[in-house]
Amino acid sequence: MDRDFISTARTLSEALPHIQRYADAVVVVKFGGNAMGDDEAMAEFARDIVLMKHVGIHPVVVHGGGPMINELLGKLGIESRFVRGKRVTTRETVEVVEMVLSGLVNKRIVQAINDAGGRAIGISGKDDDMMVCEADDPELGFVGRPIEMNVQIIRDLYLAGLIPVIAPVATGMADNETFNVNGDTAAGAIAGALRADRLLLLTDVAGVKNAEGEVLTQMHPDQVKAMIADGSVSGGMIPKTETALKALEDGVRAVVILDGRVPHASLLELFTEQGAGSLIRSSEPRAKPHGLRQGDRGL
Ligand SMILES: Nc1ncnc2c1ncn2[C@@H]1O[C@H](COP(=O)(O)OP(=O)(O)O)[C@@H](O)[C@H]1O
Ligand SMILES: CC(=O)N[C@@H](CCC(=O)OP(=O)(O)O)C(=O)O
Repeated sequence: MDRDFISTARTLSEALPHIQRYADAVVVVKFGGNAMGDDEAMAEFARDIVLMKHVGIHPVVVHGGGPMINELLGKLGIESRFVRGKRVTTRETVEVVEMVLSGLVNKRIVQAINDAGGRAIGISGKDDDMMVCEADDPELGFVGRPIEMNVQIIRDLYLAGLIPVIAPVATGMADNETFNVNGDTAAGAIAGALRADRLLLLTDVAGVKNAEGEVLTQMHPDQVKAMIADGSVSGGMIPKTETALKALEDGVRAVVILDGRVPHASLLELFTEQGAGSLIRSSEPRAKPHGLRQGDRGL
């Protein structure tokens, strides 16, 4: 028999204990605009999500789309500025943000998942008042900080066999208010409210790096806090690691920061012994099912 087929069969067999540990697990995947890539990369991401669903995981996709917002704002001649990684959002900007995120980007992901044989449904934080925000900081305008989460709609969707795909746009306490929410912040708030088993933050670096530039594969929250304090975590990695710390406090079992540009990054993390990226967790994993060895990432 062709050796390649034997190795494919072995790979599938080796995935069994990992598939077993994630039975019924809730995995929130943040898919950032920079990780999205071309149509082929989008199709691969969609296949990974559909595969997760088929082996009994409940994947929940929360997406960004910063570069796509920049593109349309540019065409419209509207300038935007970022303060501490967040877009200063005027009333005019927030309309464009909602058009791009809830329209173009959300439907592109929904369509890719459906093309891969899944049943995706696209919503934003506005649907069923899922995510209610207040202004994060007066300097940022219509940028929202989640203050109330109503995630039953997400559970209803995944229990009905659907894959929720969520745009980080939210409603406020006042009528007719729209907030632009940073994609990482939204994913963390959703994962926290769901007490998710995993929050995967797909980005454009291999993981959290130390001062020597090495990716740290397993981290305790105290280590992350120390790295933020001593400046070895900086720029866009600050909101990402802060989101991770908050999500863990809210009851997410573990957060993984990994490179979304690597083909099948999520599958590598979930279904192989070595995993991918930086896994941040405060407690020891739960009892390991048969077949997992010491040192595995556990659940
Ligand atoms: N310690 C660190 N480890 C890894 N990346 C870091 C670190 N400190 C700063 N960064 C920067 O953070 C960036 C990731 O944040 P960002 O660009 O906002 O991601 P995304 O667009 O996917 O949300 C990396 O590309 C890197 O330049
Ligand atoms: C408040 C804020 O900054 N919102 C982001 C929302 C999109 C996002 O987060 O996109 P990425 O994940 O691709 O960066 C923005 O306007 O760009």
